[in-house]
Amino acid sequence: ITPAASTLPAANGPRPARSGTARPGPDTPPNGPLQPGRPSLGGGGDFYDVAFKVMLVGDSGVGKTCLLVRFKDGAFLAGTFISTVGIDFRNKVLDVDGVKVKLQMWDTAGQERFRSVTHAYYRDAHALLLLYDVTNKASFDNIQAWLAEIHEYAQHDVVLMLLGNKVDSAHERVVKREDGEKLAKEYGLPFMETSAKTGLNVDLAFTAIAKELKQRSMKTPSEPRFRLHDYVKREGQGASCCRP
Ligand SMILES: Nc1nc2c(ncn2[C@@H]2O[C@H](COP(=O)(O)OP(=O)(O)OP(=O)(O)O)[C@@H](O)[C@H]2O)c(=O)[nH]1
Ligand SMILES: [Mg+2]
Repeated sequence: ITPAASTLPAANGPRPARSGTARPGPDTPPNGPLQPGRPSLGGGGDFYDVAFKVMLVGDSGVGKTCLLVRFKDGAFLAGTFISTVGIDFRNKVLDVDGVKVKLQMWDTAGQERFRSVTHAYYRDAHALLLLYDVTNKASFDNIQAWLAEIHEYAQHDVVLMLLGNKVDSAHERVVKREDGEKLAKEYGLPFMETSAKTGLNVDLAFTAIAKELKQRSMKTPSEPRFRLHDYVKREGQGASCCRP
């Protein structure tokens, strides 16, 4: 596991690897010029062609940190809930159709008292995963407030996906899949249900984001346009079956 950065990067922690290029302005593509990959200097295992910043947001306790750890390390953090302080980060390099895509994943604190810290990071995010917990109605009801916040602080063309997490907890479920689908449709968002515990749709969520960002940035006319909505609809697994 990457040493947990429970420091506040706002103060002294690492910032995403921006290569001295300006922030997206009126005449740069929104969401930024491509960040060049790191030269292959051996070791480190951190080579990539393009890098993007993905931020996880949503109420405290919905499972943002667990989703990230599941994706990064393939493990589930069971046991005591350790609420994130400020903001935390993890990197992972994915191979997307032969292109090394580095995702810099920023894990925000859901707690209200850290809101001003996380606000500062929205602007740099290329993609946002907005989570609620299917066993917690309040976290679902708060999605609209999160969307308002995203609207206020994030780039207007940020890639956004809604995730209903903890679908392994079938008995405690209080938010129906259809409710999530309806909300997502209302706001035009791609949507999936996930479980950080079983891993359901976790890799898919991040891969879909990586594919979308890679496609947006590389503009290879020969490739058919990647459609995020269709992709997650087609590839997403249902939570209904099998696992206890
Ligand atoms: N059953 C189940 N429990 C989960 C799942 N994901 C997270 N949890 C549990 O939910 C609690 C909160 O998870 P975290 O990932 O720490 O929540 P968070 O969204 O990061 O919370 P903050 O850091 O406070 O914003 C922990 O006790 C986890 O074990 C899941 O998919 N299924
Ligand atoms: Mg957390």
